[in-house]
Amino acid sequence: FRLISLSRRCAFKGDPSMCLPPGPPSLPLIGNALDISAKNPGQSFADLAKKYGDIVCLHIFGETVLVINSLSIAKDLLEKRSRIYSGRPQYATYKSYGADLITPFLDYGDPWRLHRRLFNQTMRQDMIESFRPAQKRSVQQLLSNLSSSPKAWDEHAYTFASGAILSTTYDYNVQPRADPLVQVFTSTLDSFTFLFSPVTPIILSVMPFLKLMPPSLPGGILNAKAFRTAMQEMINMPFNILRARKDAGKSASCIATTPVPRTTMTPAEVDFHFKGFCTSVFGGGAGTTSETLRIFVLLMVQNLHVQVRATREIDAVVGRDRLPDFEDREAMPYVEAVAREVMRWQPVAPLGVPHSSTEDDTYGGYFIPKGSVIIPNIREMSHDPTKYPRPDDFLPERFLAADGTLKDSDETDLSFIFGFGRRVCPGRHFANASLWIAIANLLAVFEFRQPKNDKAEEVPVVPEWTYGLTS
Ligand code: HEM
Repeated sequence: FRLISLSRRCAFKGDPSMCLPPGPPSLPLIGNALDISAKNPGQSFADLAKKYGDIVCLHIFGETVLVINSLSIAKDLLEKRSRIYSGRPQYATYKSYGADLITPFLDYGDPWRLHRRLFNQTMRQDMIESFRPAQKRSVQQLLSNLSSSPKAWDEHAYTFASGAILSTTYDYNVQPRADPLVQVFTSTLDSFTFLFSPVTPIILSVMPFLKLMPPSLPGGILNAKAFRTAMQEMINMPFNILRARKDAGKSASCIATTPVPRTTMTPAEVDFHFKGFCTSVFGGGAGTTSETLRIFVLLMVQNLHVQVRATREIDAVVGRDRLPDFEDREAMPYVEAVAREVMRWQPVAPLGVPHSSTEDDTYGGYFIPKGSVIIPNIREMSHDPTKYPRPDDFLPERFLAADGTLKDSDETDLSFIFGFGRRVCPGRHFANASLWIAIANLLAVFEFRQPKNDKAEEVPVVPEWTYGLTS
């Protein structure tokens, strides 16, 4: 019945003029599934945006999916009407893959409120200074790792991001290379971003047999039992390490020892969700931060002139006898502009995390049914040519005024990269600080160049993107 009623695009209660937003025609049962490329959904969404405009309505296996391509519409719905747009689509997949305790997947309700209170207690903007020692230690490790083995730069980026977060969350110091905890987290999170991309859970909920794919076969990444086991290890291993330290009489001061605020939930539920919260700090933060750093390296390799200008600014402010520190940030607008342009040029979560609507609504003459999945197309918003002329070019100076100071205007507000309304990323202040300190230090110490072939000629780097929850 739901499929039939949704296929009638103009059917809002008694008012036949109220239609769903525009979108491509859909096929019976599978709807628009074939309109989305599994390899590159971001490109499909961009093509649909060009054809259908700021809101595109799709039907994917019975779900109404609205892709929002305009920042102002995303703000109207997800921020101004956040009371009814702060849910998350609930797929059976989350429980069967053991991810029903992870903050981004929780629906709008008490467990999610507990997670957000814990985030507010531990990661508010005014607490961010307390994380600086861990972030600085991780940067020193990054610089030293890169000097000793530059070819493993992407592994070092991940170790940096994990190190800052594991130290803050579990008071755990990562080893420079092949850290056992980092390895467990890395292998699980690689599958995680694919399994929980905006589209995969919809496909898995209509084809649940895919969860049984034998792990050794192609598609084995979908095996739910294997993934659940990996999740359990990722959730419990840091707590076991903490407990062992406590048993040995060593104290720890970190997010995982934070007192839990009062709640009506049972102790078992609180324990379950507290572990989920801690895992979400790592899960939300490590991949996003390290992947943004990898995008930074790509852009530096392709834009040597940007490195030269940034280094000149760092030398002028910091000199050559010490490394950049957080206190130098305001005095280096160009480095700030580079960091912002990296995040704009390729937002690491290009489709955000889908929201869902909890009531029927109307917007701009369109009907938005309760339970719609709302995908904010952040990549499209960050490439809006009216705000960012020549959007595909890497131009840090777009964030600078004629006198070289940072512009402070609507155009330069990049907060949407971190999502919207009540579900906005709670790790954004932490991420922003980690990325800045890493970028400033990398620019101060290294020059990034294209690799050379046997004839010592530079070989142009051609990026290939992965597509999942992050890219
Ligand atoms: C460059 C770095 C990062 C980017 C671009 C980013 C982006 C995002 C986006 C787009 C969302 C979805 C917001 C929405 O639903 O509207 C999100 C959610 C989330 N992020 Fe981040 N994030 C980053 C770093 C971090 C860090 C460092 C942490 C943890 C320390 C973190 C933890 C989370 C969590 C827990 C959520 C789910 C919030 C909820 O559902 O209520 N993120 N992030």
